[in-house]
Amino acid sequence: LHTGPAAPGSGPADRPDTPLRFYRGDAELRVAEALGAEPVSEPPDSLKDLDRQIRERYEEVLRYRGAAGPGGAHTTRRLERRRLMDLEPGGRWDPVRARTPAVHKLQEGSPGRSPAAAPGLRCGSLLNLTELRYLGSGYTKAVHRAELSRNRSFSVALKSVDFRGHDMRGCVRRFRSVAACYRLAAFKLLKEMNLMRQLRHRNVLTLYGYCYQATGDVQAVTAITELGTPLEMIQLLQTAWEERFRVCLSLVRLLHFLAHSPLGSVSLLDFRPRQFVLVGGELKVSDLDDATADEPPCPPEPPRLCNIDFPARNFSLTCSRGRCAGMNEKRNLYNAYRFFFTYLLPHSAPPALRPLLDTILNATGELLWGVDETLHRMEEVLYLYRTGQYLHNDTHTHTTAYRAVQDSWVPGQDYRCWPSYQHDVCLLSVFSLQEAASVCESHAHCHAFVLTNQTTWTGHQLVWFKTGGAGLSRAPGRVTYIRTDG
Ligand SMILES: Nc1ncnc2c1ncn2[C@@H]1O[C@H](COP(=O)(O)OP(=O)(O)OP(=O)(O)O)[C@@H](O)[C@H]1O
Repeated sequence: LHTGPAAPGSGPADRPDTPLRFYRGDAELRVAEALGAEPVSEPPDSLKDLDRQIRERYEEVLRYRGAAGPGGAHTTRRLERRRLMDLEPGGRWDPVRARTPAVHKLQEGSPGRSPAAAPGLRCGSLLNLTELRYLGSGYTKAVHRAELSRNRSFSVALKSVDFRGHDMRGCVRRFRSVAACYRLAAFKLLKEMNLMRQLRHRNVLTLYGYCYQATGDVQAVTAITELGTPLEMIQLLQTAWEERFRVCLSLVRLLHFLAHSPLGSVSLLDFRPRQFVLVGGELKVSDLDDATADEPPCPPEPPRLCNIDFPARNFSLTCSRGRCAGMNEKRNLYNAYRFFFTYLLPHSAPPALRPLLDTILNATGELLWGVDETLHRMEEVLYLYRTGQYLHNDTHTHTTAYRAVQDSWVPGQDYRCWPSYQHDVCLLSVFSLQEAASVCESHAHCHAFVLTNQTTWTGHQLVWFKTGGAGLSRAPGRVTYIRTDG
């Protein structure tokens, strides 16, 4: 009898302090520890199967290693080949038997010779880490946030194999080898690190560095990446349309990059929102271990159609030169439609932009366009929004007069509205003074508003809408408009 594996994403309180154990180097890892209190009665499966899985994963790590880095393809390959041989004197490096989980046994002081040729951070950077906090975990990895100090303190995310995660526990239960199971899981992390290095883009999380450290039987690996905020769909649904549009636009920019990436067209096979994080309002992909640049060969029998199957829809692509070309791009696009666009794009959009957004929604839902056209249409929406052209259809005539008071602010006198940038007040973004006046007229509680000099990512101005304009206080740079009709 044994209980199931810990559910991914369980709360901070019951998480083991995984990274700290590595950084302080005080861990003796045993099968019993990895499995917790679970008694296991069956004999272990043959390690041959595990060895095969490790070799397959290792091949994948190599496939996404690429040729970037100082010296270009030739030098990088030569260096890595030499390192492979260094690790296994007199023979070929063996991913199953070698002590390190990968070809790159690098420590502090070897910048540029990294698996990921990532900028500077290595194990030494983790010695003085503070404020280590559990952020989240999935089946394979646990993610913590921490403060590191170089010249000044900055926040990072630390990704490591989760010893209590679904993958490790399932593997250890089956094969009873913590070291080999760790190796299998670590190759997933290494693939991800290699992909982060190869796919440098503003919507792919940045890899700052990594650390290898011996602990017990395993050579533990930790990726040090840019810190984000896990994507909360419910929270996003409550934000302003402009912010939701930003998430969708960053996603389309990401998919455009992936379709034309240096590795070929890359598909994110696991596309759930939890694979993404937000960094300053922009969406970035954080989980790349399930990404693939492979497009399958076409079926041998006529009509040689390539099928893309989703739970509620199926699509067929025509075969091109023996391969299902375009499949990765289309799969990404439809996933973007079903996980993001349907929820985030249309609701509370400016009415004049609705027809354009509906066309985008329809075209991605039916896979009528490729990613180039989709990006073009999304950028067009951004242009119309940024330049205020979404207001041109606004035939509303203003009947209300306002008195402007320069450098002033209305304390209190707030009411709630939706979707406000702050939950207990009415704080919205507008393109112009006219738009602010229209909004105020459309709200029964509004009798004044304050223009601030704060802007959103599109350059729209943030405006506080108020129930009255009594008791003004001084606030340089702000302008209060008070309704003169009471
Ligand atoms: N850089 C980051 N900043 C903030 N949170 C992050 C970061 N990277 C990952 N996370 C959070 O940690 C969780 C687990 O990370 P990740 O998805 O890489 O693990 P995983 O084991 O591959 O998960 P899965 O089983 O879903 O594929 C994510 O769902 C995300 O919420």
